[in-house]
Amino acid sequence: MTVSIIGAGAFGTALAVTLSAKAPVSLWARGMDWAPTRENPRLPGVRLPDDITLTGDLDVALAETVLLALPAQVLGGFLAEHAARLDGRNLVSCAKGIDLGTLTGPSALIAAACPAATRAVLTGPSFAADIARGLPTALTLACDDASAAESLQRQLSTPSLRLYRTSDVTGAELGGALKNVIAIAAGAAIGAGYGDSARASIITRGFAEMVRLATALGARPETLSGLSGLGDLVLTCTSEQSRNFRYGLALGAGRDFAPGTTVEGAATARAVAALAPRLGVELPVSGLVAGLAEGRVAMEHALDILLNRPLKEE
Ligand SMILES: NC(=O)C1=CN([C@@H]2O[C@H](COP(=O)(O)OP(=O)(O)OC[C@H]3O[C@@H](n4cnc5c(N)ncnc54)[C@H](O)[C@@H]3O)[C@@H](O)[C@H]2O)C=CC1
Ligand SMILES: O=C(CO)COP(=O)(O)O
Repeated sequence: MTVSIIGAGAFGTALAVTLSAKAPVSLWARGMDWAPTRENPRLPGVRLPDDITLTGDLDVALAETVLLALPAQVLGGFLAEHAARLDGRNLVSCAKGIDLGTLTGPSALIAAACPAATRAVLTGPSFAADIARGLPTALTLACDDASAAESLQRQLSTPSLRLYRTSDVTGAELGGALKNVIAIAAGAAIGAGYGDSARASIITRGFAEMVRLATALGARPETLSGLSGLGDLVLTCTSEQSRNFRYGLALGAGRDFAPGTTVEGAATARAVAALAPRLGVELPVSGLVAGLAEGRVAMEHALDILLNRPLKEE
C-alpha cells in the first residue's frame, strides 16, 4: 500500500527513504528543483532511491495513508487549504510543536480541518540523518482508534524503524513538542558555559514541567516517560545534531543563528507561555525560553531568574 509523505524537509525525506524499502512512497513538496539530482539539500549525502515518486502535484501524491512532515506552524494552513482532498484518509502528523494561533497540537488541527480523517501522531527520538542512514530507531505511533493504530504500526515499521503504539495522542504529541523548548534551555546553559551539571538540572526540572503541562491538558503521565517524552528530551538536550539545542547554544553564547532553520521550540515556548496561566501551571524554564526567544529576557539575566525563585520541595 502506498504511503504519501507531505513535506520534503529533512524528516519527510528520511521517512521516504526508509519506508521505500517496504512499500511504494510518494513524496510531495511545493518546490523540488533538486528532484533530478535525487539528493535533497535538506538531507545532504543521502541519495533518494529511484522508486520514490517525487511530485509537486497533491493529487498524484495522495494515498490512503498520509504522513504530514511539515513544521507545526505551517501545518494548520496546509490542512485548511487542502482539507477537501485530505479528509477521510489516515493523517499521521510528524510535527513536533504547538500551533501558536490556536494553542493546540497537530491532532486538534487535523480534527478541525478534516473531521472524517483517522488522526495519528508519529513522534519520538530520531534524527532525520539517522533514519535515512538506516540506523536503529524506535518511535511512538499514537492513535486513539485501536485497529487503525495496529494497522499503521505495521505499515510504518521497517527493519530499522521500530514503532511502539499508544492511544494517548495528547501525551505523545505534547512530549515531542515540549522537549524542543527544554532543549533550547539546555543548549543555552551549555552555550553560556554553565556546564553539564546545569544541563542535567534543566533536563530534570524541564521534564517535570512537561509532565505538569501535558497532564493538565489530559495526557497520561506514563506517556511522558516514554519515547515521545523523556526519550526525545534526552536525545535533543544532549546532541548538537538537534537544531533546537544548537539554537539554544547560539543564544547562550550570544552568537547569531542561521535564519530559516526550523526551530520548533521557539514558537512552542511562546504557545506554552500563553497556555500556562490559563491552566494554572508553573513553568519557569519554558517561560524563560519564551522570554529569550522573544528577546524580552537577556541571557545574562536568565540564570538569576531561575536561581532566585523561592526555595521549594522537589
Ligand atoms: N529533522 C528531524 O530530525 C526531525 C524533525 N521532526 C519534525 O518534523 C517537522 C518537519 O521538520 P524538518 O523536516 O526537519 O524541517 P525542514 O526545515 O528540514 O523542512 C521543512 C519543510 O517544510 C516545507 N514547508 C515550509 N512551509 C511550508 C508550507 N506552507 N507548505 C508546504 N511546505 C512547507 C519547507 O519547504 C521544507 O521542505 C518538524 O515539526 C520537526 O520537529 C521530527 C523528527 C525528526
Ligand atoms: O525531533 C528531533 C529529534 O527527535 C529533531 O530535533 P531538532 O528539531 O531539534 O533538530
